[in-house]
Amino acid sequence: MADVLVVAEVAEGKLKKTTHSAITFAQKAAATIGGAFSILVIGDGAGKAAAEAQGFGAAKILVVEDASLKNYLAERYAPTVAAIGKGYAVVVGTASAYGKDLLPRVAARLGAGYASDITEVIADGGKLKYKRPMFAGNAFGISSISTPIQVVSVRQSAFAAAEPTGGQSAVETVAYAGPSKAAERVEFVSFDQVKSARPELTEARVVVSGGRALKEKFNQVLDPLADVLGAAVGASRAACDAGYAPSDLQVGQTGKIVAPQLYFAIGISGAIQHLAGMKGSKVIVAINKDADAPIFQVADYGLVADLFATVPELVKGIQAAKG
Ligand SMILES: Cc1cc2nc3c(=O)[nH]c(=O)nc-3n(C[C@H](O)[C@H](O)[C@H](O)COP(=O)(O)OP(=O)(O)OC[C@H]3O[C@@H](n4cnc5c(N)ncnc54)[C@H](O)[C@@H]3O)c2cc1C
Repeated sequence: MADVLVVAEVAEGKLKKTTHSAITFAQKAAATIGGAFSILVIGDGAGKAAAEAQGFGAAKILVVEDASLKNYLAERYAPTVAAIGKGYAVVVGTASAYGKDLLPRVAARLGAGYASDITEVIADGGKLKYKRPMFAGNAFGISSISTPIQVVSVRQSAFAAAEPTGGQSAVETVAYAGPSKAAERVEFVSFDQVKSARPELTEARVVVSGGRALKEKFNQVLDPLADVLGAAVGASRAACDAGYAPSDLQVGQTGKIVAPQLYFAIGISGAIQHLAGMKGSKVIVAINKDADAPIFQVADYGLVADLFATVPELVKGIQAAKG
């Protein structure tokens, strides 16, 4: 048993981009332990998404579709993922909201050790070691797992998205294993998805984030900059807690982890919990009126200025440069 199982994330009959990072992990892990990797596509639209999954060089694509999997509930998914995972050395998913909800339950069912939110997989003489950020990213730990099956979640921003190789993996349909006992106590009520014309925060190349300083003018100031840059909008926790921005925009230790090419921190002090979510950004631009704000310690470009005057000027400048 030296194979790796990727638990894919499916939305509207498509593989979510999060899955591509888990595939990158699986390619390296399988090569290290001398096995192959397969992809499990489970849930509503799994059959459709399986066709897309065929192109990544997996040994096989396992498809589970059932009427009771229409709306995601971990209690309904975990038994099937665990039953299939039994035949693998490593079960991997991405540390998205889905992975964080599902994978610990899978690990518990398998009696498997679990390495969560890893940022690197290290090949060590045919064995796997995992690098994980700890203490809000201020330290890194290296762990290895000693149970026969290992469960791992990967940080999406730390693993480049796998590119399709053009292969045609075999597709196998697997029966739904039924819900867990706990599913009797859980009922699906509704799924209220926030629809936005902007790029998804965790996948955007440019992110414009604002802090508490923006107050009620959060959107009035940031939206024009995000529009002109085609950027996603993010926020600090203080801005979300104060109601200036919705909580699904929160970047940081208890929010989303982002690593765009370009990150704007506007009126954000740079608390370690915020840095934990954006420190991996390629280029960081900070605008803050306090020259001693900690954000300037991680910024590549810093502007000590009043954001209410600076951001509109920046927008005008970009518009003029674009013609
Ligand atoms: C367990 C835990 C988890 C947490 N998780 C997160 C998390 O996931 N994400 C997160 O962001 N925080 C998180 N926090 C909160 C974090 O510690 C900070 O409180 C928060 O990040 C501060 O947000 P802020 O920078 O917007 O606000 P502030 O700290 O109030 O900073 C506002 C900044 O705006 C500047 N400013 C004010 N007016 C202007 C102006 N006109 N022009 C320019 N600059 C101006 C100020 O100089 C200041 O630096 C967490 C805290 C805890 C304890």
